[in-house]
Amino acid sequence: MVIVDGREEKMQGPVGCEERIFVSVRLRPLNDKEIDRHDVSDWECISDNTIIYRDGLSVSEKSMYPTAFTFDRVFSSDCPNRQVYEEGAKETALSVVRGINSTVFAYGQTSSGKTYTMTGVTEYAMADIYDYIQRHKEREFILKFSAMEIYNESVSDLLSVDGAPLRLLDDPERGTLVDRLTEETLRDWNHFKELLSLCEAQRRIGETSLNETSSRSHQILRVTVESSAREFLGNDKSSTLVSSVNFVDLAGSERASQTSAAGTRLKEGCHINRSLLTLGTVIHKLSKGRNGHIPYRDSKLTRILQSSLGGNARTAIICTMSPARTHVEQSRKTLLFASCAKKVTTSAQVNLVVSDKTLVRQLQRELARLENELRIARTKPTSSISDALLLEKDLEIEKLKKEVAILTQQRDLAWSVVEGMRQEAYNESPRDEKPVNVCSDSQYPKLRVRDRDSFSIGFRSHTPSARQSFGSEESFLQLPDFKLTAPHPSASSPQLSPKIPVFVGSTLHQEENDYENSEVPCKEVCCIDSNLSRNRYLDSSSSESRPKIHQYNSSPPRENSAISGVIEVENEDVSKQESSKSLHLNKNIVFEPPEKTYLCQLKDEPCSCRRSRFTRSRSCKASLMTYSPWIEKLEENDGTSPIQNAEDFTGRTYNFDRKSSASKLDHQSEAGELIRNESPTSTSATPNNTQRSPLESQSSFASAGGWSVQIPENKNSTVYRTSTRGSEEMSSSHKYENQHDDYPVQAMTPTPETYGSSSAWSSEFQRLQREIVELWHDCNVSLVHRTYFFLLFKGDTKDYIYLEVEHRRLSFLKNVFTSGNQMVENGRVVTRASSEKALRRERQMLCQRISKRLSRVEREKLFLTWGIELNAKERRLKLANLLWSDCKDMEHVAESAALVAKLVGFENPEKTFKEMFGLNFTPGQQTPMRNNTLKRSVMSLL
Ligand SMILES: Nc1ncnc2c1ncn2[C@@H]1O[C@H](COP(=O)(O)OP(=O)(O)OP(=O)(O)O)[C@@H](O)[C@H]1O
Repeated sequence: MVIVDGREEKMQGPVGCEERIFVSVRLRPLNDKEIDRHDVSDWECISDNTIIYRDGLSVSEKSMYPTAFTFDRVFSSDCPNRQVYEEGAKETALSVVRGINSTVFAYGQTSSGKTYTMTGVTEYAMADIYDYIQRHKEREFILKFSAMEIYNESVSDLLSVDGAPLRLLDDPERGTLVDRLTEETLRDWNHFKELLSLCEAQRRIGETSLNETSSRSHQILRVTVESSAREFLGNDKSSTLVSSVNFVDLAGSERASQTSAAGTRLKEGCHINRSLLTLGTVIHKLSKGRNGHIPYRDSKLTRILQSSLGGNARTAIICTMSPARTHVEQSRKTLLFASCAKKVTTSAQVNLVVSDKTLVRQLQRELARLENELRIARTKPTSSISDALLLEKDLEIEKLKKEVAILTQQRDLAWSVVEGMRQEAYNESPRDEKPVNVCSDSQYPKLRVRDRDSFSIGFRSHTPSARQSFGSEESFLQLPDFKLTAPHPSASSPQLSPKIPVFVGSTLHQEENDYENSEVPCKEVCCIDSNLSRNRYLDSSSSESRPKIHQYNSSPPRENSAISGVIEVENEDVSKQESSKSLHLNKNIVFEPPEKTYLCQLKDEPCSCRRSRFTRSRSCKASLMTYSPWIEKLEENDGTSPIQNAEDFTGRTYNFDRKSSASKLDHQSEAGELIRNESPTSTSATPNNTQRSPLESQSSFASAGGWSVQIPENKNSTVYRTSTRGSEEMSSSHKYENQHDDYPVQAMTPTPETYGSSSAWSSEFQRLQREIVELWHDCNVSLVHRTYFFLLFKGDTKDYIYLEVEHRRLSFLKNVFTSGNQMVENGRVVTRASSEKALRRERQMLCQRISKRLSRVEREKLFLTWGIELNAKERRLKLANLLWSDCKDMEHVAESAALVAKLVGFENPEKTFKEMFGLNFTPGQQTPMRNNTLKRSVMSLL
C-alpha cells in the first residue's frame, strides 16, 4: 500500500514475488494529417481491456490475423493523460516511495503519442511523489534526478553540456541544475517544472537542433528517491530506502520506406530500429521464460532498462498506437510487442541500504537470536539425555563402589584368615620343627588326595628329611606362611575322589631349599576341597559337629564367575624347618564374592610366602561338554576370530559353584573363622541352613569342579550341576551314598618322578594322553578343547598334573554318561545326547571355517590327504566329520589337532599358558590372566 492523497492505495502486488509487467494500450485520435488524407480508424477499444481491429481487413486477412487484443488496460482515443496515468502507471511509478524500483515507458511507432503520454505520466507521477513527500516529512526524503538520452547508440547526460554539469544561466552561482533540482524541487513539482523549462530553454540556446532531434532518441528521466527506512526498521535512521523510477520516452519505430529517410535520419532510424528490435527480442525471450541468453547488451536501451525488464523493478508499458488504417501494420506490431510484454515477469524488492552500524546491530541481534535458539534446542532434548546418562553413570558408579567395598572386605577378611591360620600353624608347630623341604630338582609334586573328606594337593617329598618331617609318605604342599594346624578328620587317605575335579597349576620344579631361602618362586597350588565328607557328615549326628554355614550372596552369578578355590594343606605331619617358612594347613580357604569368583592363587614370587595372595581371575572357565562359545559366536558372526570373542566367553572349565564354596567354608566355620554374611538374600545364609544335610555336602563335591549333583526325584539318575545356583536345586531326597558308591575314590596317580627316568615318564605320558584322547571321544568333548589341550601338553614333566586333572575330569564325566546321569552346566542339562549335538554343531562350524581359512589349493590338498575325492559332495563337512574321529590313531589325532588349530587360529600353542587349563599359578606381579592376548587365547582355547 502506498499513501497518495491521503489514501492508502494498493500497489502492484506483493513485494518480492514475481509479477507481470503491467501492459496497457493507448489509442490516440486521428491527427490532422490522417484526417486530411481521409484515413479511417479501424481500431476500437471495446472494453477496458480489449481492443479490436474492426474493419479494413478482407475475410481472408481476418482469418490470418488476430483482430482482438486483450491487455491489462486499454485506453481509447478520448482518454485523458490523467486517466492513463491513474490506471496505467501510477501504481508502478509510486512504488519508488516505498523503496521499489519502477519503470514506466511508452512504446509505439513514431507520432503515436509516446511523448504526449509520457509527459503526462511523468508530471502526474512526480506530482504524486512530491505530494507523498510532503505528507511524510518525518521520513527525510531526498530526490535525485538524472536525465539521459540514447541517440544513435550513444548515451548522453541531458543535465550536462559537454560533460560539464549544466548550470542555469539565471544564477550560475546557485549550483548545477542537478543540485538545484535536488535541493529546490523538493518544495513542489511546479518548481521542478520551472527548472526543467529553464534547462530546456538553455539547451535550446546551446543546441539549436535539440528540439528537432528530440524525437529521434530514447530519453530517460530517472528520479532516485532516498528516504529513511523508519517505516521498515523503526527508529533506525541510519538505514535508507533507495530506489529509482524511470520515465522512458522511446524513439518511435518507423519504416524507412514510409519516411523516405536518408542520410542522418536514415542512420538515426536504423539505430532506433535496431535498439527497438533488441528490445523486442528481449521482451520476446523474457516472455518465454528466463531460460537461455537474454540479449540485454545488444543495445544501450536494453542494457539500461535491464533491471526494468525482468529484474528488480516494477514495470508498466504503455503502448501507443495510431488508429489510422494506414498504420495498421505498425499498430499490429505494437500490439504483438505488447502481447509479449504481457508475459514478462519481474521481481521487485524493497531496496534497503543498511548502514554498517545497523548491519552490525542487526547481525548481533540475529546472532543472539540464533544462539538462543541453539541453547534452547540443546537444552531441551539434551537435558533429558544427559540426565539419563548421568543417572545411569551414577548407578554404575554406585554399583562399582559397592563391588569394590565388598571385594575389599573380602580381601581383608581373607588376609585376616590367612594370617590367623598362619599364626595358628606357627604357634602349634614344635619349636624344633624344621621347615619341610618339599621339592627338589628331581622331585615332582605329587597330587595327593585325602580319602572322602576332602582332597588336597600336595607336593610329595621324597627326600628323607621330608619323609621324616612329615612322618609319612604323604607330605603335602608346603605353603609358606600358612601355619594353621586344624586337625582334619580322615586326612590320612591318599586318595582323590574322582568326582572332584582338581585344579592344580604348578611349575612343579622347586628346589628343595626353595622354602628355606625363599628365593625361588613358589608356585601356587590350589586345590579344591569339595567337602566330600560324606562319612564325616553322615557320622556327625549333632549339629555341633557340623560346621557353621558360610553365607553367600545369592544374587545370580555372572557367567564368567563361579570360581571358588579352597586351599587346603594338611598339617598333621608337616613340620616346618623354619618357623614361618613352611605351611601347615588343615584349613580351607574359600573365596567367593557375591557375584565374582576368585581364583585362588598364590604369588609366584620369591617364596616368602607371606606374600601369598588370592588373585581374582575370571578366565578359568570353560566347558568340556559344550562346544566352545566362540564357535557359537561364529554362528552369529562367522569370520570373527575366536580370539576376538574372548570377552564373550561363557564357557566353563574349572568353575566352582557357591554351593561348593559354602560347604568348603564349613571348615572355616569349624575353626570359627571366615563366617560372612554378605547378603540377606543368601540361599544358605539362614540359620536353618547351618545344619547341612549330607546331600548338601554331597552336592558340593561335584560342584568343586563347577558341577553340582542332582538326582531327579523320579528316577535314580543324577544330575551334576555346574550352575552356581546348584544348591537350591538340590533335592532333599537325593541319596548321597549312591553317588559316592558310583564313584569310588581312586588311588593316587603316581607322579613322573616315580618312573625314575624320562623314558618311563614319556611312556606314561603317552599312555595318559591316549586315554585322555579316548575319553574325549567317549565324552564328546569339544574338538577345540581337545586341540588346545593336545597341542599344549606334549609330555613335559610339568604337564603331568594337567593330564592328571584332565583324566580325572573325563573319567568322571564318562561315568556320568555311562550311568545315564545328567549334568547341569551353567543351567543347562548336559547329557550324552546334548554333547553329541554340540559336537555336531562344532563340526559344522569347523566346516564353515574350512572354506574361510583355507585356500582352494589347501583345501584340495587336504581332501586328498584325508581321502576325500575332489568331486565328492559336501567335501568340507566330510572333512570336518573326520576330525578327531579315530581316537586310537595318534597320528590321526595329531593331524586333526593341527588342522583344527589352523581353522581356529590357534597356531602358537607355545605362547599359551598351560595354566589356563587349571588354576593359574602365576609368577610375579603380572598375572598372565590379565594379559589381554593371553586372555583371548585362553578364552578361545576354552
Ligand atoms: N492521445 C492523444 N490525444 C491528442 N493528441 C495526441 C495524442 N497522442 C498524441 N497526440 C498528438 O500527436 C502528435 C504526436 O505525438 P507525439 O509526439 O507524442 O508522438 P511520438 O510517439 O512521441 O512521436 P515520436 O516517436 O516521433 O517522438 C502530437 O502532436 C501529439 O499532440
